[in-house]
Amino acid sequence: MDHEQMKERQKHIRNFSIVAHIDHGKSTLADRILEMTDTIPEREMKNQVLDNMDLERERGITIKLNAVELNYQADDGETYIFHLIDTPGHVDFSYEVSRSLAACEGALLVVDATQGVQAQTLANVDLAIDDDLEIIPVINKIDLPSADVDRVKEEIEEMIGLDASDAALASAKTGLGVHDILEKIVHEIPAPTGDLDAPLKALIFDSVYDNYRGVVLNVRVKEGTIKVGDKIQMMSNNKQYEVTEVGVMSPNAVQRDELEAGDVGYVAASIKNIEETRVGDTVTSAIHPAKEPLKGYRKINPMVYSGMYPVDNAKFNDLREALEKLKLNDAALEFTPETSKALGFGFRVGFLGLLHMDVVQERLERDYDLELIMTAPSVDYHVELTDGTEKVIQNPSEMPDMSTVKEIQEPYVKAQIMVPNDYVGAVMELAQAKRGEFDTMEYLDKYRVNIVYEMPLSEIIFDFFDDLKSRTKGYASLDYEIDGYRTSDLVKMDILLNGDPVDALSFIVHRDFAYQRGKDVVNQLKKTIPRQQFEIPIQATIGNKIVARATVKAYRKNVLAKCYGGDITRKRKLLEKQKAGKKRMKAVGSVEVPQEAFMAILNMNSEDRTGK
Ligand SMILES: Nc1nc2c(ncn2[C@@H]2O[C@H](COP(=O)(O)OP(=O)(O)OP(=O)(O)O)[C@@H](O)[C@H]2O)c(=O)[nH]1
Repeated sequence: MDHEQMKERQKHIRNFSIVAHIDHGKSTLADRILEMTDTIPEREMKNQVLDNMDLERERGITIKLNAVELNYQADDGETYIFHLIDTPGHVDFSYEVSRSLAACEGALLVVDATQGVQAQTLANVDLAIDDDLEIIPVINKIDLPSADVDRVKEEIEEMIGLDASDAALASAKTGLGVHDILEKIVHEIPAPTGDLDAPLKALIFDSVYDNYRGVVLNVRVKEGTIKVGDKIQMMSNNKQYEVTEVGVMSPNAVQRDELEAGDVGYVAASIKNIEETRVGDTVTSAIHPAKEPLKGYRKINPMVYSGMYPVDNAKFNDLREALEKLKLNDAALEFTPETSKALGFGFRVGFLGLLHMDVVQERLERDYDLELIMTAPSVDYHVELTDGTEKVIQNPSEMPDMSTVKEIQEPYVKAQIMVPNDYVGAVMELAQAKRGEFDTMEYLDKYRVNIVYEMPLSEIIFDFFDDLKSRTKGYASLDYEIDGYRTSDLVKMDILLNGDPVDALSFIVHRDFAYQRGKDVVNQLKKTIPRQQFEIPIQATIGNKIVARATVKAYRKNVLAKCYGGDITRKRKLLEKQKAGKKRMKAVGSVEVPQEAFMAILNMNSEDRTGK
């Protein structure tokens, strides 16, 4: 392609993302767009192509970002090249949203016509506004009888400050209004403007590991061009490689000769060492390097930590390798080796939230065939000792002896809860039970309020969101951001099995809730630890003081005795069940402890914990 053709092509590129609150129809709209641009023939259309991890499809949530190139023949007769970059909608993943947005010039803001603007609509659109993207409001699900377009327009104008008079009205489900959206993308989102002749600058916004090609980078080329054979260099560490392949996803990988300023695509360069590439880094030419890197991303810090141990200790290195590979396209994942007296060698792994933790665990088990024991999640605590030293504690068992502790600070969040008027009481009651301090309340319109609470992060990460949903019949939406550390009256609770403290079961709790929580955990452990040949006392202690106790009685009968010897299928089933259960057992001293026991603190129902 000559220079003029390249310039002409650049004018026809449109890079955009779709941002939305979870379930407002982002993936469905993406599917419809792929279908209507013939990127995927209808008969091959599997629902939600962009959600290409099985896990995502099963859970119906978008986690990873994906970029797809499609061609759109517009009403003006010209063909446009669209790069659609998917973004996740769940509160745990807003960081990934900002990564996708950095590769775009515009965004579709999808709002469900029956639900209106929700907490993550605001959070995500704010990111898009910060990045100066052109935003096209789309009011979706207008096919539903309860759609209230006028109200949603009003909310978009009042709560977001965008002109919604000309918003696209659509049903991603039926395809109604989608053509209008495609035309708006052409006319309202600006073409990229990067200089084609400047030294290469490409932003890495994602990467995956491929056994044959090594690390495959997903990039947005901002300036210059990149083609097979080029010598490239990472700007953060000056590591150099030779490009072996470039291409785009459409939606499967399609090789190209070249990617140029404005393009979104992938680059492979036989990069074997995973640690040498970093999402947010700038790729440049090794021959004519750019002077300055692109603005990267702000560093994201994990908020929740959990111990991760292979059931089979020999798999420690496999776990390390798997975590390294996952980290490639999951910049928020952090891990450091740790040892537990009870569980052996493993890692302390940092996550954005519980959903993130779940997803990582499932991917490790499914894609890497690892069996893991995870310990209960915890936040990080800032501890000041009486001698003036300061420590950050991510693992409750490492909390120093209380007699040496001057004060403990825990992370707090500002939680924004949007809810219909009728549920204000229910929300306040719940927030208060979780140590929330009321901050403000504001009426959004006739129907809904926005309530802001300051709360300890440790109370939010457990099951606040689920509790909130169930108390508000699913109507509440939640967003939160870290709001510093505060001193709290916290204590460390240890759990003893058969008289021995089990480090992996220790947790930190507010003093006022300690007795109740100790009792609940002990009862939960009693339910989850199976009977064994001997009696197992379970105790919860603070310092030397026992605050709760229970006992798992010894076996009375052999399980097989129940089978009357005759029914062979039943017997086999029982044995299989036992075997499956065993897989996730870990011998802690002389006691066999199942995976659920380590999560006991999460599995108690909320009534236990709110003290009702
Ligand atoms: N009636 C109707 N239902 C829709 C429409 N668009 C999406 N849905 C349904 O709404 C639900 C959520 O849609 P998704 O596309 O999965 O939502 P999402 O925003 O991608 O959600 P995440 O990927 O989890 O962030 C699905 O059950 C869709 O079938 C629409 O226009 N009309």
